[in-house]
Amino acid sequence: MFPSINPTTTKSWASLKQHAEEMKKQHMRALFMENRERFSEFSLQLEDILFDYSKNLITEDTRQLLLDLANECQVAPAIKAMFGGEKINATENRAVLHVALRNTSDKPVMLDGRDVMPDVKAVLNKMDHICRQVHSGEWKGYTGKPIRYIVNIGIGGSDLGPVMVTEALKPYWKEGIQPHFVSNVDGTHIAETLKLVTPDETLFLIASKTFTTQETMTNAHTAREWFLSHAHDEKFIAQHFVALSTNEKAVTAFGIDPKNMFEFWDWVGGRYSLWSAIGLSIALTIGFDNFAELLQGAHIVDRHFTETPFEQNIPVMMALIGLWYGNFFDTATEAILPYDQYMHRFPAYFQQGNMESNGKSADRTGKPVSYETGPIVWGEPGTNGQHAFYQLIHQGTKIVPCDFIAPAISHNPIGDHHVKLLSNFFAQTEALMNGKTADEVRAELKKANTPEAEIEKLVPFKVFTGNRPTNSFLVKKITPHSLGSLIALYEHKIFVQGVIWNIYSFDQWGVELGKQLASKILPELENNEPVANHDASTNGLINAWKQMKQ
Ligand SMILES: O=P(O)(O)OC[C@H]1O[C@](O)(CO)[C@@H](O)[C@@H]1O
Repeated sequence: MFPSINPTTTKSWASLKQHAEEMKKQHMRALFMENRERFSEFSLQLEDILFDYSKNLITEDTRQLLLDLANECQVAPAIKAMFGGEKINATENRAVLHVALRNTSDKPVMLDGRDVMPDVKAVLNKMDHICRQVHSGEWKGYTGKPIRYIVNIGIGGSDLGPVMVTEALKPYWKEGIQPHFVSNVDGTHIAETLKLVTPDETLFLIASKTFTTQETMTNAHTAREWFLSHAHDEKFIAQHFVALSTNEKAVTAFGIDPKNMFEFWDWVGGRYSLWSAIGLSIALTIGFDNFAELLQGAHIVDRHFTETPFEQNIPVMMALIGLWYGNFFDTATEAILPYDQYMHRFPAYFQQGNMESNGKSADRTGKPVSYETGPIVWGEPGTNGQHAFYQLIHQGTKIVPCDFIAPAISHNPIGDHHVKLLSNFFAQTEALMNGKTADEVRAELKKANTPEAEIEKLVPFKVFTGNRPTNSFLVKKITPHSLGSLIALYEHKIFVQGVIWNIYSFDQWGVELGKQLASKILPELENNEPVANHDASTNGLINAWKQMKQ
């Protein structure tokens, strides 16, 4: 196991702290003017993905110090430990091997002295087989019709990945297949979904690593009852329900034949599981060959991550840039802004990826950390975000480091839509970096014949300080392959940051307390007796609800 190191005790941390004070006096505008080679010096390319991080408040010295930090915090041994199947998820005593799920090489991946690849390949073959059966019409519903609707019932990592990827890859959808996703325990979600499907043409995928999650099991039981109210015979369940899980006992107890279970393993974290059987809704929607391309794209990044020196390693540089602002500039949030409508769930996906992984305040020795850890991650697709929250990003008091992502080629080359979209993509990062000085504002107002007396009044409101950091990802086209790569880049960024922050990125104990209390409160809601055993606010709310619902 790689050692536990408090990053603030390293030499590089102290130097970075000092260096940050110097850098706060700098402006990126000047850095670009001083160094004509800045773009080529601070950008990296991997296959069809160009990563430009030159519009950050960094110099060569910053990069060097950040790389020193990665080395002092033992990032290289940590990467080795993850890929080597060590139990780096120590609070759950589990290995972290989602990288094995997309290991398209012929190299073994060892866990406890055993190669996991034969099991991984067996499940992939089973997924391939069901995809071919469904797409050819060989898999039939109980009235003999082929499957038209896929309904994935899952939540968190058993939902967000499949939703994000199927949406991002809509141009690759198989003709005649319509996916739906039900996650929320709010009855509205399943009710509205069931209105869109027919029982004899629907395949329900019950996606749950544990097969105990309240939301998923409640929705799964409702789907089962709805199905049986039409099919009237339990023997038809086998044609319409499959399970994606690690828990065979619970799957069998639910009434799903284990032969209809697509297995994965406890070494696959929920929010890293779209590469596993949890990806079956993706494979059924875009076809297994495209799913295999998604895996391949991710595998290329795994190789890049493990084989490339840190200064040319995209996920390592993404991690270091993020940490630079979070730890040395006190920024609290990061925005992910895809200029691609199909990628509209990408920010939400990595909101879970980041916040469930690195939203931690105990270090790996159990002590409270004395420094900031994971950022708040949010975002919306451009250009919608521009008309909603970019005002604050440009002129607010908070610095929000942003990732801009855009495809060079659109799947929908209609008229001049794409050049208009891209003109915004390029303009925003330029504006955020350069800003607009008071003199530029004055000159602009003068040119627009603004009366002299008005000009000085308006100047303070029209000034943009600029110097606001962005990364740009320009991707040739959003394909299964390039999307697989992009996702893996962000996954490894989270990993590197977790190592430097010396926290456990692969558990999620923070979601437990709310679950525990909800199960205590649930029986209290099943009668009309007033409650008095909580704090005054919770008692008051529950009792008010009991009155209101009558
Ligand atoms: O797949 P499961 O076991 O139903 O869990 C769903 C989600 O619940 C969590 O455990 C907590 O939100 C996530 O990590 C996970 O993705």
